[in-house]
Amino acid sequence: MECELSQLKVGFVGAGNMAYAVAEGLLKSGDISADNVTVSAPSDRNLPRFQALGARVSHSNTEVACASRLLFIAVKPHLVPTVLGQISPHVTRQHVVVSVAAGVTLATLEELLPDGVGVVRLMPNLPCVLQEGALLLARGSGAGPGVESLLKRLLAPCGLVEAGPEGWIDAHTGMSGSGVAFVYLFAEALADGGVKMGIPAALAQRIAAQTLLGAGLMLRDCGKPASVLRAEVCTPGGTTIHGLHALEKGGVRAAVMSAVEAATERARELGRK
Ligand SMILES: NC(=O)c1ccc[n+]([C@@H]2O[C@H](COP(=O)([O-])OP(=O)(O)OC[C@H]3O[C@@H](n4cnc5c(N)ncnc54)[C@H](OP(=O)(O)O)[C@@H]3O)[C@@H](O)[C@H]2O)c1
Ligand code: PRO
Repeated sequence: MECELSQLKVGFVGAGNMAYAVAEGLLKSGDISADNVTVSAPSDRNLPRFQALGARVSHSNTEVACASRLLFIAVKPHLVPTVLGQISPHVTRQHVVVSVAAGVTLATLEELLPDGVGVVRLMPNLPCVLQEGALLLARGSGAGPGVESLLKRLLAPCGLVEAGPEGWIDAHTGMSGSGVAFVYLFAEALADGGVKMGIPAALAQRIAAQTLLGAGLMLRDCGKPASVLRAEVCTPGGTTIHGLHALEKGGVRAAVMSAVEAATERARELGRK
């Protein structure tokens, strides 16, 4: 990956939500030029929005592999072997291949690509589309610390970008990739609670969204752990502790932990397929 960043050719195989979120972030970094980005997908369904970013589009995965040095694989996990089979003859040690596919291991990626190619697993989440994602990456033996620094720099506009050992990636998938949906379920339930208590549904949904946003921003920006913030909301003998008691009786804490565990296990299972 030895070239001026403004010259770096970036490819995306797969043009769905994750590819778009990552591509938009890369371009916001200001380091990558849109006309150096190429994207492939079998249909035209998702391609116009990449063209609107200034990227080139194609129906050929091999064309994207040949045209790029930093290559993102953003197809569903079961399609990874197929697309790597197609592009592998065109991938060289000058490429870095970054997969966002849930569960697909570094060992599998390395096995399906030529020897010595640098591979990285990257697990983003949906809020990357609003530059508020939580991304974790793990690199294979062919990708050095320079690749990690480069990706952290290029992906910074997508949100929080951290690196760790591969063993954390499936857990991050469960906790944060899938965790976003757990939070949406909580938001639905919070709004339903408001409706049950007489607030109109549309207003209850707006209040639930703002409640989650405010709580999330405080968690991120106030430097206090969740347990401390929670205690600050609880007036002794007041409303909140009564509500929390109902949640604890309902087993919410254990249910959330089990949800992360189940999603993590599913990521591991996808990786074994
Ligand atoms: N969604 C999330 O929250 C999330 C979070 C973290 C990681 N991920 C991972 O990100 C990956 C992509 O997920 P997504 O949500 O972005 O999926 P998606 O929106 O369904 O997009 C999948 C893309 O793959 C394309 N595709 C299908 N077959 C292909 C082929 N043979 N060659 C090239 N492209 C092909 C599709 O083409 P068309 O446009 O023609 O349909 C589509 O553009 C998955 O592996 C998932 O595990 C997702
Ligand atoms: N969405 C993908 C899935 O549900 C991966 C994490 C978020 O498999």
